[in-house]
Amino acid sequence: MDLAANTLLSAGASPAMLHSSIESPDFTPHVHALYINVGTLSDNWLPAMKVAAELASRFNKPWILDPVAAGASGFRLKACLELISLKPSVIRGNASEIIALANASFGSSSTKGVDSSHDSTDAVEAAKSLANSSGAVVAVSGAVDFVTDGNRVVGVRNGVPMMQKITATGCAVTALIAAFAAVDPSHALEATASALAVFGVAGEIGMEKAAGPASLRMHLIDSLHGLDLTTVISRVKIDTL
Ligand SMILES: Nc1ncnc2c1ncn2[C@@H]1O[C@H](COP(=O)(O)OP(=O)(O)O)[C@@H](O)[C@H]1O
Ligand SMILES: Cc1ncsc1CCOP(=O)(O)O
Ligand SMILES: [Mg+2]
Repeated sequence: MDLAANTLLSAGASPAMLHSSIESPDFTPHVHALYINVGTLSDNWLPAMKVAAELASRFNKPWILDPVAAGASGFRLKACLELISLKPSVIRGNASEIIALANASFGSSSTKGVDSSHDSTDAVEAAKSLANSSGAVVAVSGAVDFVTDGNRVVGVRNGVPMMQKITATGCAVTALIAAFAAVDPSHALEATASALAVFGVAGEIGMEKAAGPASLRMHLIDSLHGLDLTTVISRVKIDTL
């Protein structure tokens, strides 16, 4: 939650983190996008997530899902599939998460928890399948980030490997996707690819000053805050595949 909120503030967005289904009806109608992250899922948080997702849909707000560790337990997989039935605009996960969702299976020997045990290229077909079955834009992060609506596939080649060594960089980039989707909800695929590229560029520039994961975390946020249009345009690597 810390890294996600600071990423959003650095990018010019205005995050608010909440868990209560009691306040969701007051809050959700006023947001520009809703982000649901199941990272530290508990049984009493899930109903509030569903209430918020239903409210977002009712008020035509884009809502974005990060299915953290979807394949690690039956509880998480079922929760994610139930949330996906509430029609997110975008789902962003790592390769293992997207494969687990597309196959609706958990506990395979290649799933170890919140970190991926697959390369993103292994999950492109799973992402297309999940996009087609859910109606969401699906992004798989990794060395190359892939984004698909089930038909088009876009590859984003920004970022540095050290980003995997900071917990919640995936959670943070999904938050940034929500902010970009808020700006133009009718172009969710473009918003998702742009957010992944911009976050990757911030990681690349941050890495020029970082000595390891802890300082990269700091420099990534600083770089995101300092990005200008010229730098972004000269550095983003987005290709249609
Ligand atoms: N090998 C890599 N090279 C460049 N960027 C990477 C690499 N691995 C992950 N990233 C970037 O790190 C961020 C988090 O992705 P990832 O580690 O796949 O998510 P998660 O934390 O959910 O497992 C994304 O912005 C992604 O592009
Ligand atoms: C370590 C951990 N445990 C539950 S959520 C979480 C963070 C996961 O973040 P990310 O998916 O961005 O690595
Ligand atoms: Mg993750």
